[in-house]
Amino acid sequence: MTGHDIDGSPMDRLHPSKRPGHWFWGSVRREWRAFGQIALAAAVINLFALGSSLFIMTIYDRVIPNDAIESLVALTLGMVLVLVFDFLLKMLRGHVIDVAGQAADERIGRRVFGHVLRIPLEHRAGSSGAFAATVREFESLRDFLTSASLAAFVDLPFVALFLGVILIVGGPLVWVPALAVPLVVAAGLLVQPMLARAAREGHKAAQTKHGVLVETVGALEGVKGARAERVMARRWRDSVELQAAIQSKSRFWSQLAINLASFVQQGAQVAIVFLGVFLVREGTVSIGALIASVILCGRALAPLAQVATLLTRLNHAAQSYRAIDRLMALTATVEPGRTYLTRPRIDGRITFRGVSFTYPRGRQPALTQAGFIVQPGEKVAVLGRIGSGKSTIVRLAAGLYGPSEGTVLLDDVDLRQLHPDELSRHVTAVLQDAPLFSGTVRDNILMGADEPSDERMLAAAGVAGVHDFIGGMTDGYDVMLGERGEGLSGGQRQAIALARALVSPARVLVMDEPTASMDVRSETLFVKRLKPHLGDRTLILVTHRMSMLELVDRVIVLDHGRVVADGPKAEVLSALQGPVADAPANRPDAAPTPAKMPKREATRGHLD
Ligand SMILES: Nc1ncnc2c1ncn2[C@@H]1O[C@H](COP(=O)(O)OP(=O)(O)OP(=O)(O)O)[C@@H](O)[C@H]1O
Repeated sequence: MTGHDIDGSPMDRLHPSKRPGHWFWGSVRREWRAFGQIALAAAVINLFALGSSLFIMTIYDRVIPNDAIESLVALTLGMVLVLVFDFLLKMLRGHVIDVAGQAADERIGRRVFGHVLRIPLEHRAGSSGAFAATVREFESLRDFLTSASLAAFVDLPFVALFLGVILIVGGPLVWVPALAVPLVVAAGLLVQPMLARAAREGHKAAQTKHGVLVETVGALEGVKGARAERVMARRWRDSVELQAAIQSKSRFWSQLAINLASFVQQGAQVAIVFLGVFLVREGTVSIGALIASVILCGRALAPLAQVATLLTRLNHAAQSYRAIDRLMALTATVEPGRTYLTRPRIDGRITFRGVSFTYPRGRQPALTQAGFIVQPGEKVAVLGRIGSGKSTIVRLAAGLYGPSEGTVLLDDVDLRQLHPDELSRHVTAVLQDAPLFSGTVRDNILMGADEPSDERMLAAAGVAGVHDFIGGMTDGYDVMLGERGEGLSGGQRQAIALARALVSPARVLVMDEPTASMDVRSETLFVKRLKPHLGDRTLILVTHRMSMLELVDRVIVLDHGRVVADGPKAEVLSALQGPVADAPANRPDAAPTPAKMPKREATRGHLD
C-alpha cells in the first residue's frame, strides 16, 4: 500500500523506506553545483580585484610618465568592462546563494520536522520550548550556509595569490603582509575557545528562555488563573539576563579579534607605505608598484580580518548542527530500511503480556507485569484510582510508547512490528485531554481520516454529540477554531475529539475518560448513541464514570500499575462495592475503585 509520508514525500508504507542520506550533508551535497558556482564566482571576482590594482600601477608607471592618453582611455574602458562584469557576477553569486539556501532550507526543514513527528515519545526530553528551540536551530545553520561571510572562506586561498603578485610587483614589500597574515590569523584563533564556550552556554540559555516563553504563552489563561505571572516573569527575566550576559561575553571576544585584525590590517598598510618610500628612493620599486602593493595588501588581509567573525558564526552553526544532529540521531518510530509487517485486516484482539513500563522521567513503574487479553469485539473498562496506570494502558495499546518489558500484541503481532500508519488505521485512541488544532471543526474531525467524507463526518459527529451544538450554527462545520480549539467549551472540544476518533473505521477503539468534560445528559446520550455505533469493534475504555460502564461487559481493575481484578462486570463491581469511598471525591456517578484488592478477583483471559 502506497501513501504519503508525514513530511509529504511519497513512500511505500509496507516496504522498506529508502535511506534518505544524511539530513545535512545529504542536502549540502545535492547543492554541490551551486556551491561550485559560488566558488568559481569568488575566484573570478578575486582575479578582477587583481586587475584593478594592476590598472592603477600601469597608470602611474606607464600612462602618466608618457602622457599616453590613448592607453589611458583603452585601459579605462577595459576597467569599466571589468567592473560591470564584477557587478553582474556578484549579483549572480548572491542569487545562486539565495536559491541554494532556499532549496537546502526547504529540504533540511522538511527532514527535521518530519523526524520530530516520528520521534518516539519516550525519547522526547526537556520542555516543549527547549525542544522547539532545537528544531529552530536549523534556521541559524541555513543562515550560516547562505551568509556572505561564508564566501570569505572561498577568498582565503587567494591570499596566497595576492602575496605572490605583491612579491612580483613590490619585491621585498611582501614581507609586510607576510608577517601580518599570521598575526591576524592568530588573533582570530586565540579567541576561539572563549567563543566556543559562549556559543555552548548561549545555546543552553536560549533553550531555557524559549522554554519559559512557550510554557507561559501556551497556558496564558492557566498562568493568570493560578496567579503564576510573577513566577513566570521572574523565570523569564532570569533567562533573559543570563542570555544577555553570555551574548555580551561573546561579543567582547569577537570584537577583540575583529579590532585586532583591523589594527594589524591598517598597520600593515602604513608599514608598506613607510617601507615603500625607501624602496622607491632606492629605485627598487616604482610608485605604481607601491600603490598596487598597498591595495593588494588590503585585499589580501581583508578575508583574514573576516576570519574572526566567520569563526564566531561557525561556532554557533556547529552548535546548532550538533543539537539537530543529536535530535536526528534519535531512533524514529519509522526506521529507514526496516520492513514492517502488513495486516490489511485484523480481528481486533489486544494482548498485554507481562507488560511493565516506566516513563523516561518516571520515578517508579507506571505498569508492573500487566497481563490480559481483550478478545475481538469485546468491550472492556479499565478502572482504578488516580495514577494507577489506566492512561498508560491506553498509550501502550495505541502504540504511543513501547513497553519496557513484555509485549503488547494486536491479534498475534507485536505492535512494534507494525508501521505506525498501519497501526493507527487499526487502533484509534481518544486520549485524556485530546487536543484540537487551529482550523475548522471539519478539519479537526477529518484530520486523520484515510477517506474523508461529509457522510462519515456527520455520522461520527452525530454519535459524539458534535452535531447537537454545531448543526444549528450558520458556519456549521466550517466554523474556525483557534489554537487548541479555542472558542469552544471543554465539553464541546471533547465531543469533537471523540468525533475525530469515531470517523475512523478502526477495529479497536481505546478511550481514556472520553466523557470527563461532559454533563450527565450529554454523557447518557453519548452512551446511547455509541453502543450501536461500536458494533463488533473492540473497546478498551478508561473511565471514572459509572454510567459509562453501560458500554462494557468486562472490567479490569488496576492498582499501583498492577492488574488486581479482571472479570465480568457484575462480578468485579460487586467485589469492589465495599471500597467505593475511594472513588474520586464528591462524584455520585463515580465508578468504584479498589481501596485494597490483595489478589486478582477473576482471571478471565489473563496472562501472567
Ligand atoms: N509523562 C509521564 N512521565 C512520567 N511519569 C508519568 C507520566 N505520565 C504518567 N506518569 C506516572 O505514571 C503513573 C501512571 O499514570 P497514568 O496516567 O497511567 O495514571 P491514571 O491511572 O491514568 O491516572 P488518572 O486517573 O489520574 O488519569 C503515575 O504514577 C504517574 O505519575
